[in-house]
Order: sequence, then structure tokens, then C-alpha cells
Amino acid sequence: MAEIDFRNKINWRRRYRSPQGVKTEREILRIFESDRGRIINSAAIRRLQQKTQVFPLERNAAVRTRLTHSLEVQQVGRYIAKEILSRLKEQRLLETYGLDELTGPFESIVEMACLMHDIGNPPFGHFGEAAINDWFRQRLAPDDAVSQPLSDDRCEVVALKLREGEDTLNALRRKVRHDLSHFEGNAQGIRLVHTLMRMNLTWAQVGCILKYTRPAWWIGEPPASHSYLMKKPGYYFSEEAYVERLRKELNLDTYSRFPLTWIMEAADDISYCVADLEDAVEKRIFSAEQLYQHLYDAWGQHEKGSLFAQVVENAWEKSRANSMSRSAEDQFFMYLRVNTLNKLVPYAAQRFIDNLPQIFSGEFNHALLEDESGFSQLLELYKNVAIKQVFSHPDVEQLELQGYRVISGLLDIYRPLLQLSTADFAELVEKERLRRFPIESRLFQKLSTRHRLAYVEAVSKLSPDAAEYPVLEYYHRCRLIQDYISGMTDLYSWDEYRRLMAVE
Ligand SMILES: Nc1nc2c(ncn2[C@H]2C[C@H](O)[C@@H](COP(=O)(O)OP(=O)(O)OP(=O)(O)O)O2)c(=O)[nH]1
Ligand SMILES: [Mg+2]
Repeated sequence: MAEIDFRNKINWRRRYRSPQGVKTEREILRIFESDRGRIINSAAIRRLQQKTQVFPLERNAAVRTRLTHSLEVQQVGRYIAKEILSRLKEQRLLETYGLDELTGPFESIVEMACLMHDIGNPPFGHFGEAAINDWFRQRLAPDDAVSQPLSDDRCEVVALKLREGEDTLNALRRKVRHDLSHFEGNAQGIRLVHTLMRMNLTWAQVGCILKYTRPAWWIGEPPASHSYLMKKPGYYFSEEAYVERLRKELNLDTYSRFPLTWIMEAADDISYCVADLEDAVEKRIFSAEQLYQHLYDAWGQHEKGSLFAQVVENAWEKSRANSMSRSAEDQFFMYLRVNTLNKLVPYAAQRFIDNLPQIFSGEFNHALLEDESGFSQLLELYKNVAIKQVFSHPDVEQLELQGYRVISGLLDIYRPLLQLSTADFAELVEKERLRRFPIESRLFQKLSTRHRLAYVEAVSKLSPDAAEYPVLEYYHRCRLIQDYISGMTDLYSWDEYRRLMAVE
């Protein structure tokens, strides 16, 4: 196993116009300050304020959006990072691990990864994701492209159908069909930061948001050694070369993760578990008292001094004891959050330290807060109550169904752009309007320039005479549509759908 030296991991160089030479501690810190500026000032971060965390199209501003959730994750991530660093300092291990001059960047990378962790999420969260994937699956039939060409291949796109005797091209067709049918928020995040927004962040900062290491075109089960790390798609074919370079720059094996990513993940898990329940109370899905009862019942065995008693019961009792100054509900959540953090953060920090060799090499195949401990059990308790009582609430499910319809509806509306031939679409891209395609021209005009540019750049690198040209061109055209629709906020997609359906 490689020696643990974070100086070989925290790569502060950038893909373009990178700072050169040897840098002092202060100079390195300044590079990460620049990353912070790039991230906080990006439109993609601002759009998170109108994206669903749990409750779609929520008008009550006290209920969390992806942005306010991400701010909380940032705070928890910072807490875990500081806890890890101070423990290492106490044990005089900072220098041993090459961290003595990198504590600032360590914290900053975690914080900014937390702020960005949901940046690629489509409107309506998992339902938007499902809508995009169902829509593309129905048209590209990836399951009909698993091995040999089939005579009854259900793929609607002629250029993507596998054909006898074209093994190399078939491999590409297979890859493209699977990749496009696996839209995923985390993978879109990598694409957004690199290809679409061109934020040119440091390698370490991007590495920290590569949460899952499975390529979107992957077929079949991932290897058991990486089952957790490859649980979901983490990046697309369009970013394959970039991710390969990223791995080289961060000394990561093929399906390994960047060490600080585990901290971001734990911060997310800790944040949303209490927050989702608090939002449900704010939304009057249940009262704080009913919530306490749900938690009590779901915990099962109640022993004196259990983690439940220390965290949940304690919060409940304290909130009852002094309800003079603030509402008992607010107090309950304040104590619940504080108690939960005070237990889970030190635990996550210690688990990081205890498993440092495997985490440093990127192969630790679990979340920090996923084991047999009471701490993980507490987290599960919150999540299970949310699944059972909150996510399945009729109002929430109704809105999710509408969100699903909006995203599939928008894909139907933009479909004519995917039905143009390669040559016609090329002409449309060049001239921006074509008399003979009035609908397509208008739809094309609506796509955002940033997304169109990414398409043009990708296609300009292809050779038009090559056999794979139609396959790759179509791939990037589908990406363009997915970029545009997934980049909308909930509200924008909702309004846009109604406008285009001429409902208003
Ligand atoms: N309304 C609703 N919310 C859900 C559902 N499942 C999870 N959530 C909420 C719980 C959290 O606040 C948030 C977490 O969602 P993410 O999209 O970040 O996914 P998650 O963290 O599970 O996975 P990932 O980040 O991709 O590893 O979404 C659901 O079925 N309905
Ligand atoms: Mg998440």
C-alpha cells in the first residue's frame, strides 16, 4: 500500500492555464480561495435555490431547497474536516501524513464539494432523473444492445442499431445507448463543472465531487470489491478522457475515490436525515410530537442509555422543559440536530482516521456512516421514518408525478431536434434557422448558448468521414437535450412546459 502523503493527493493544479512550479503554503491556499470564488459565483449554484430537496415547488421559504440544504452540508463537512484534523494534530500525525501545511486546503476542498454536491441534479430530483432515463430507454432500448445484433432490436435510431460484422462500431453503439439511458445527478455534476461551465477548478476540487466511480455506460454488476463505490453511475462517456486525466492527476486507481469525498458524503447523510424531518413538521405532515412517536416506535428496543435515549429522548425532554422562550418544536429540532451532530460527527471523523490507509488509496468500499454501529442505526432510523411518513405523503407523491410528467413532456416537445438527420441538424446548427424546419428552428433557438457551444465543440473534434461520426454526433445531440432540460430549475421547467403545451 502506498505511503500516506496528502501532498501527492491534494493536487492544486488546473486543467487549463495552471499555476506552475513550486508553491508556498500561502500560495496554495490562495489557489483554493480562487476555487471558492469560482464556485460561489456560479449560476449553477444559484439555480439550486429553485430545485427540489424533498418538496417540489415549495412556496414556504422556510422549507429547504437544494441550496439551503447544501449550505448545511457545507457546515457539517467543515465540522467533520476540522474534527479529523484536530484529532490528527493531537496524535502528532499531521506531518506524518503530509498535512501540516495543507489543513486550509483540506477544509476548503471539503466545504466546496459539499456546496456543489447536488449541482448536477435535474428538476424534481430523483423523479426528474427517472423521467429522463425512462424516456431515453424507451427510445434507445439499451437492453437490446448487450451482446450481438438482434433482428428485433427496439432502438428507434437507425445509426445506433447494432449490425452484423461491425464489431468496433457496435461496441460504440452499445456504449452510447447505455450511457444516454443512465442520466445521473452526480455524473451531470462532473459534466457541468468541466464541460459546460468550464470552471477550471483544481484537480483536487473536482476529484472531491466524483462520488461514484462507475461509468454510465457500464453493463452488469460491478466488482464486489467496489460494489459500494460503483453503486451508481458517476460520469459519462463524454467526460471519459477528462476523468482518466483526473485519476492520473490524483493518483487514483481506475475505480477508486478521492479521499475527501467520504467526508462530503457523510456530511450529506448527517444533514438531510434531520432536516427532512424538520421540513415535514414545517409542512404540517406531522407534528413534532407525532414525529417523536414515529421515531420511538421505529427504534424498537429501548434500553436505558441507548443512543436513542441520548439523542432523541434527550432532545424531546429538553424541549419540553423550557418552552418559555421559543416554540417547543423549534427547540426540539435544535436539540435533535445538536445531539445528532455531537454523536455522528466524531464517529465519522474517527472512522475516517481508522480506515485511512484504504481511504487514502480510494478503495474503502463503504460510507463512513454505514456499518453495524448504533450511529449508523440512528441515521437509518431517521431515513426510514422519512421514507415511510414523508416521501410517501400523498401531496409529495402527487407533485412528483407532475414533475415526472413535466420532464417527459419537455423531452417530447424537444424530440423533433433528435429526429433531424445528421446533415440537417448540422445545417441548423450552422445557420441557426432554416425555413424548411420552422418548429426545429424555434426549438433550437431556445437551447442555451452554453449548451450549444459544448455540443459544437464536441462535434468539431470528430472527423465527418469516419464511420463512427453519425453515432457520436447523435450522442452529443442527446447530451445537448439532456443538458438543457436537466439544467432547468423546477419552476422554470414547470412554466416552460405549460407555455409550450399552450395551457396558459
Ligand atoms: N420527495 C422525495 N425525496 C426523496 C426521496 N428519496 C430521497 N429523497 C430525499 C432525501 C434527501 O433529502 C435527498 C437525497 O437525495 P439525493 O438525490 O442527494 O440522493 P442520495 O443522497 O440518496 O444519493 P446520492 O447523493 O446520489 O448518493 O432526497 C423520494 O423518494 N422522494
Ligand atoms: Mg445526495
